[in-house]
Amino acid sequence: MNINENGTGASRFSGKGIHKRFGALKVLEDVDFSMGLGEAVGIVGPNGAGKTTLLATLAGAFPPSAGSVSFAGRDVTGMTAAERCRLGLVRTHQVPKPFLGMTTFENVYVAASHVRGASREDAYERVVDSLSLCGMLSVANRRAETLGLLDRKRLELARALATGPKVILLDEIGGGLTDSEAQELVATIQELRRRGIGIVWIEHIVHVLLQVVERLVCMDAGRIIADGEPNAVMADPQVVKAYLGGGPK
Ligand SMILES: Nc1ncnc2c1ncn2[C@@H]1O[C@H](COP(=O)(O)OP(=O)(O)OP(=O)(O)O)[C@@H](O)[C@H]1O
Repeated sequence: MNINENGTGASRFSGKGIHKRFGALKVLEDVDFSMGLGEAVGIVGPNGAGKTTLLATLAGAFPPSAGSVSFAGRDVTGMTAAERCRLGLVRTHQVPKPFLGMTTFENVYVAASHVRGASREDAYERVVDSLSLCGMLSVANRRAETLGLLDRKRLELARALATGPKVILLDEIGGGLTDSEAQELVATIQELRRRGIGIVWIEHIVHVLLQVVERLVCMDAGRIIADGEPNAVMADPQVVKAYLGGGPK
């Protein structure tokens, strides 16, 4: 199912007919996903539904068993995650993966230097902008291993931002945070949106997610079971049954 076909291929990010198997385990079955590059889309669904696997497949962490991925008018199915990143498609991880032994600044600088053709000055400016936007200038010289969970999550975001993305894929970036910490991240992600960066965000904290996204996709058992306006998706009887654990009243 693909309900969002507006716009040309050059301004869209799509996965078509995506299947993913791990050995005998079928994790994704014929998933179609499509969004405009500046759109903000949330992904929800029960544990094990295949959300992270979809994100990882779209980002190029591993190839799909079948299907194709296109980004900004190019077929990227055969490209690595690093190649996709250079085109403007970048992912953050559910469990932050900073380079330990390096400072916050150095971690973000590595990401900024990844941009093809970027001079040292460009990279430096990008790091400062990313750290500033993510509220991390005051911890720029701290080693990554000394950061608390909120700062590690911010660092994931700052590293992604420093690559100059068109679309950022966020995997449960709010997980484990207090409500007020999650609100700080929401403010940052809203600023990314104002800059025209597209967002795909997997998140279990739905009220946080709904402050940012204009469209919601619900997955269950490797398939998309609902896709559309967030409140309509949350009220969909299939979503209520699969995700919220209730039956229709
Ligand atoms: N590399 C892998 N090898 C084998 N099985 C995997 C692998 N990655 C994921 N799976 C399995 O695929 C299924 C879907 O996992 P996935 O992490 O994509 O779900 P999810 O919807 O993101 O769940 P959660 O909300 O708990 O993070 C699970 O049964 C998981 O055990």
